[in-house]
Amino acid sequence: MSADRLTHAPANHPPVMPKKIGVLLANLGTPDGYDYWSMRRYLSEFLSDKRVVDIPNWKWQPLLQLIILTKRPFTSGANYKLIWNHDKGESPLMTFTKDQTAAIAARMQALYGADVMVDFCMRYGNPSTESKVQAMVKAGCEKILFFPLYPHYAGATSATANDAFFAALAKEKRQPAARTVAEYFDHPLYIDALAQSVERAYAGLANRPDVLVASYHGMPKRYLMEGDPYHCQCQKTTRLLRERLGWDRAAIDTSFQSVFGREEWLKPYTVEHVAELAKQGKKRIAVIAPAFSADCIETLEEINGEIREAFEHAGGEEFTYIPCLNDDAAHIDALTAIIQENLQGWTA
Ligand SMILES: C=CC1=C(C)c2cc3[nH]c(cc4nc(cc5[nH]c(cc1n2)c(C)c5CCC(=O)O)C(CCC(=O)O)=C4C)c(C)c3C=C
Ligand SMILES: [Fe+2]
Ligand SMILES: [Fe+2]
Repeated sequence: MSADRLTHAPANHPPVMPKKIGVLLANLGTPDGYDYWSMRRYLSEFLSDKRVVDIPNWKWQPLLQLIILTKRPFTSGANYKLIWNHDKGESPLMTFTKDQTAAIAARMQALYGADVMVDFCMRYGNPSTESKVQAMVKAGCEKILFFPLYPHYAGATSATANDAFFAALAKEKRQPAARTVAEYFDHPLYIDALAQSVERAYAGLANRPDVLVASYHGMPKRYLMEGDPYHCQCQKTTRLLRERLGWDRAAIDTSFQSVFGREEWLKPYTVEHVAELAKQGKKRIAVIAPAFSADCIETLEEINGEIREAFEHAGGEEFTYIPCLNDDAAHIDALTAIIQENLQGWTA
């Protein structure tokens, strides 16, 4: 019998666990390895999600399975290899998500003791959302707060994470009460954590950058026209960050990265924008990536690799990448406050 199991139930009764609240953090997901098959499995699951690529299956699947997934696992795998956490045998997104989970679990333990358990899951790959919902229910969670770790709402991120959560709940005989945490891009503590990370990075530089580029993950422009608020929330994040820093408009701007496919995506494209800045004589720039709660392939390889190279190639001289908030204390403060706000009425 499990040590946590309550002992007053009769011997022939199914296990009765002490009542708990689960806080389930969720991020995008990442491949289990950078070899061809791990990459292919991950990319296939990710790019088959209709919230991410909304092309009808009859048109998209042949292209995806027969063309894209014969090449991209090699190129993306080589990029993952460059940034892989070889000590731990996992991708940086996995390491940072584990660190965030441990830091938030410690805060929750201090606030609520054993009544609240904290864990994380991924939308694609492992650990799956379903496996973690199952584990929480088994551990006695009668309420689950599901927290997609994306500051901005996007159908391709927050909504699909929630879809997976609801699908997992649909399989539970004893379904817990459930809440999801909304986007938090305008939460003062999140903006403050971003601002502190900029101030810290700038304090360590001999020369002040000419511009700070806030580079957000992109999406097809069509998604914006169809009503996805992501673009507007990104623009507002840049404004709130600028206001908190007390800077004028010229000191910070917004661009979008990671274009995929032939369709037009949100513009300006970061890779072109930084080259343009260099050509305009802005020789020193810093880049921050506010849409990512943790460093990942898109920041460590794309921004700090490809985008840096594009800037330098166009004549730029000093490129500073400001890391994601990861498990910074100010970030954990912000996430903890958001969780507490969303637990209201559930906790004493
Ligand atoms: C194909 C369309 C894609 C859309 C739309 C999209 C939106 C989107 N993604 C993130 C956050 C992350 N994306 C990451 C990787 C990644 N994204 C796409 C494609 C789309 N993303 C691909 C194909 C990949 C895989 C990497 C590659 O092959 O280039 C990651 C990193 C995962 C990691 O393991 O490090 C994150 C995080 C947001 C916020 C977003 C929407 C607005
Ligand atoms: Fe992405
Ligand atoms: Fe990318």
